[in-house]
Amino acid sequence: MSKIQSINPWNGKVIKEFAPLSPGEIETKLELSESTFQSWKRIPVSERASLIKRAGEILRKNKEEYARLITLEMGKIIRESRAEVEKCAWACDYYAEHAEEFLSPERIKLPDGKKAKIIHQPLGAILAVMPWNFPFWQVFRFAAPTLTAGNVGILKHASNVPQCALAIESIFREAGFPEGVFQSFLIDSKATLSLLEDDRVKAVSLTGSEKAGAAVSGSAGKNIKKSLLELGGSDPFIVLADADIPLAAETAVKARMVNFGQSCIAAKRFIIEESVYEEFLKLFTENIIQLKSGDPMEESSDYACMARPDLASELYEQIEKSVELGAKIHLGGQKPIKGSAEFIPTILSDIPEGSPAYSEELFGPVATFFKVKNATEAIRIANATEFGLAASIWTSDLKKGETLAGEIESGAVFLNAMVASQPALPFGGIKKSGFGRELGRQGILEFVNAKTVYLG
Ligand SMILES: O=CCCCC(=O)O
Repeated sequence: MSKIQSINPWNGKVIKEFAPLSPGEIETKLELSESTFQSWKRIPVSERASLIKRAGEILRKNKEEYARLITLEMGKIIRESRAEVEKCAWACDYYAEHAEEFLSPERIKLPDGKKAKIIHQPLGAILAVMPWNFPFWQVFRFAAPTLTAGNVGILKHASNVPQCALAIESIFREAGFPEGVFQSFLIDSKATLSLLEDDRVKAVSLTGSEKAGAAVSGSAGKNIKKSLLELGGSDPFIVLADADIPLAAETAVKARMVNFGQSCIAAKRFIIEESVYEEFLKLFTENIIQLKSGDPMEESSDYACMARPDLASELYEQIEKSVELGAKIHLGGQKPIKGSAEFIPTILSDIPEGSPAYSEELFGPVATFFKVKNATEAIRIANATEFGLAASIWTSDLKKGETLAGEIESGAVFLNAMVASQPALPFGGIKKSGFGRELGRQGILEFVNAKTVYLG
């Protein structure tokens, strides 16, 4: 089996290589998972909450070390990596504080005067298949609620971030979690699918592509196991004529350029009412041009590179095909150098229906612009996608904003703000963006058995 490589995308250098786990090693780890669960599920929630709190403290203590690792393995700028580690600690604090309340029994009074309650019990080993774009955050978003609920976690991380995977495992160990509560499995996708055939694995949470989601959820379904899918997005950013245009344009650039555009909830399609289209596009363009590119470890860099050269090539192909079909390049549009992960931020307009820029997710720094006559047309274009993750609407009329929010087909809508996840807000999509919710109370209840106990 080929080695799992940790490669610095900024300079293409191989940093480390790891041998994937052998079948025997996988078996040993699964056994540990199973035996640990039997004791872990009996630990009081308050004790599990103290351990997750401790994990948050370790994240903060070693923030710089973890941030450098993130930047080294997937190329995001160091400031963003630090923010990512802090956000993980925030999620740990949040569940440390709220897990007991969220998991406490729900009492039900029946119409005949009898009583029942719903108790929330952990399921066992939950497989987490996680992506490289937020190599710490995606894992903690899963692990903080799931482990605190009394499950044990098995992480199959993206193969380009093995050092992050191992660092996360060591955080749980250092925090005092019993050995086996959280394990990183360095394995390929074939071995991942086999895990779902194993009775000791009870459910799966996947964040990643539609293709990976369909394969994993298909296998989970075949084995009658629950899956939670958090897939792609092509989030609209709608700006109506009555919005604060300079603020919307400034925020729009942040929303598109976050993580160098490699985020499911990055704003991807800018749908602008015609009377403010030119003004908005001009400000957006000026704000993008001002950003400074450079080494991701440099404090002064605003962006660096994509996570892998093949991702840069794929993104360029989407632009190329869209332009062939009639899309116009307003900014950027250059072909990346072969073998390089660097990419020039690009703005496309006049996007024809049927082109990749119209219907596919553009997972990188490419903004697509749509001019619309009014809010009704804005909603039509916003919903003209297979995805349904989130959306941002800008208007000074909040009542109108709320009404429009109800019309958007997505898991979340943010008014006069960019879409951003936070521990207290349920996170997830509809349509081809997936199903299930992470974070908030919903997030911790995804992987529990809500058991009805009739009390009479
Ligand atoms: O690709 C998905 C990114 C989610 C980022 C977040 O939760 O903020």
